[in-house]
Amino acid sequence: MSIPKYRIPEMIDIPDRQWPSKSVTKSPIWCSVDMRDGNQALPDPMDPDQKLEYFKLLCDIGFKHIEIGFPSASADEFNFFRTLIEGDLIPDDVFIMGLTQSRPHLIEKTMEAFKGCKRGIVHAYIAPSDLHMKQVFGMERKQLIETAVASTKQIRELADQMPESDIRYEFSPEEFTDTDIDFSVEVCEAVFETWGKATPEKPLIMNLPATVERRPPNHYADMVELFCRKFSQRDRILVSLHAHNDQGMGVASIELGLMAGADRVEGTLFGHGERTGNVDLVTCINNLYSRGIETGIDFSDLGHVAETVERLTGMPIYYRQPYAGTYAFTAFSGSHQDAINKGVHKLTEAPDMFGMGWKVPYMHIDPADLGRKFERLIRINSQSGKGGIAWVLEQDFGIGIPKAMQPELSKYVQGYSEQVGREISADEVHEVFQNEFVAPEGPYELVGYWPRPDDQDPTFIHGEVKLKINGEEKTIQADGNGPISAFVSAIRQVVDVDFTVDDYHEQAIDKGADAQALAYVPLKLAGNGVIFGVGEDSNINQAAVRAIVAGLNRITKK
Ligand SMILES: CC(=O)SCCNC(=O)CCNC(=O)[C@H](O)C(C)(C)COP(=O)(O)OP(=O)(O)OC[C@H]1O[C@@H](n2cnc3c(N)ncnc32)[C@H](O)[C@@H]1OP(=O)(O)O
Ligand SMILES: CC(C)C(=O)C(=O)O
Repeated sequence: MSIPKYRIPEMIDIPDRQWPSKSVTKSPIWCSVDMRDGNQALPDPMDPDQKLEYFKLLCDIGFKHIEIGFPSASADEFNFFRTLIEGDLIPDDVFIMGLTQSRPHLIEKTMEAFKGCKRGIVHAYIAPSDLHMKQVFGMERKQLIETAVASTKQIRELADQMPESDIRYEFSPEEFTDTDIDFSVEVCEAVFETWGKATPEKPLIMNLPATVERRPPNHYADMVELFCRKFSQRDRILVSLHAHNDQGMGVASIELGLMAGADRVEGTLFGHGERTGNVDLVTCINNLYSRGIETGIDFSDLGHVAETVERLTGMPIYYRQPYAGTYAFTAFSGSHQDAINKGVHKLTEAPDMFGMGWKVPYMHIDPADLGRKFERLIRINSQSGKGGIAWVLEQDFGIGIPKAMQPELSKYVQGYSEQVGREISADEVHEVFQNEFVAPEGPYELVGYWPRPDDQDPTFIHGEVKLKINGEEKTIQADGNGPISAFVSAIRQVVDVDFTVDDYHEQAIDKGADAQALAYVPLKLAGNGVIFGVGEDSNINQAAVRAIVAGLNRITKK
């Protein structure tokens, strides 16, 4: 009979499954396995100094369970335990954890590594799957149980000789998701009974690994729920999840596994680990954070965490990695930029929407909570729109372009972006703004403008303008009801453009005595159309007249 190479995994027999109607409402215990599962899968594993820095980072951001290595694997691994313990480098509330195969000489060495620690978790594993038993161990079920029990007994006896230390036990039926569930429970019950001293206060950790992601996440959840139901002393164990990411569903597996009743999650920052990696804890933790759950882990400076992990592992974080990727909070496309810009400005409107304070289109979490800056939210390329361009100028330069001017500016910025054929920086956007609107080339150059209030009526202005036209200086006088109207009347005597100035926007772009004023002046042309000019000065009237000259130069250019 021919059997297919691949097939749909068999459903788990749990017709009355409860987990789909549950939600995760509190944080699990987070356990970092970066320095073991993550490290064992690095092309260049970390050296002891790098591991020490990594350990400090994990402690600083709040991890309390940290697997720091596989002490029987090498002298470096063993010595790292000794360095931390003898150097008193472990915070009192942190459990260090070390992994061992269920083999006597490795356990012996492992227990030696823990000597003198305040709090430790000895983690033993063996795979009770038929696959492993047949292909790797050459064992029958009975023998496997005997091995797991013997290892547990050995660890128990050695732990009893260390009364000064709070030694806990973690057992992993490796390949849990490929193992007959009843057999997993049987092995775990035997281990539990042998350990003998688990209490609700000092529970034994039963870690249920999806060592290889062969099943969809709902199967994992089914198996976790079944395990929790079937295990005889549920209140004396912590049910722990350990997902890998072979099918890219590690985070989903964890979320569904938590719904199914797990208490603890093992994973790594940014998902380092064998093959496609362990589950990414940064994503799992921030997902819960984004739903208002207190996680106990501080990612308020995620940039620092990311930089440290990249440096120590030698592996870059993907641009689109959730939360930490360079582009995780970047919108390139115009409509997204526009909506984010508006959403952030209207955060306090409609406070009842979703019943929560943060509701911005295209952004499910406030980047500031992760130490990421608004200035970097919107990047400009040829797909960008006016909203995004306005946002960049506002965030990076405090320049608030009036809405009516945005389409015209956007046209120039897009033109520039197309011309250079790449994403352009905020500085370049500013440069386009300056070159096009503030200081465009043209025949007119303002030498000076002196508006003098009338002796009798100070609202009435006598203006004198010195203007160079194609390098030739002219002096013109005119009166008006205000400084701008006097200036316009003067200019009209020498400029061959029929224009009026309706209203204009002013903006102080800095606080304090040296405040710079910006004036955005629309010149309405007799032949229809509006051309904006922008002027900069410490005095608002001078800024406005500069804007008019800039506008006239732009008209001449067209
Ligand atoms: C899913 C995981 O990530 S598990 C963690 C994997 N991490 C590592 O392996 C990194 C550290 N490991 C090492 O440095 C080495 O493998 C050591 C030091 C632990 C052991 O080294 P060695 O004994 O020389 O080699 P190796 O690991 O290949 O041993 C394989 C033997 O252990 C047995 N074995 C493998 N896993 C287990 C286990 N969990 N419990 C009991 N025996 C096991 C195998 O069946 C095999 O037995 P055999 O020699 O009778 O065929
Ligand atoms: C040892 C166990 C927990 C493991 O790393 C795995 O199954 O992936």
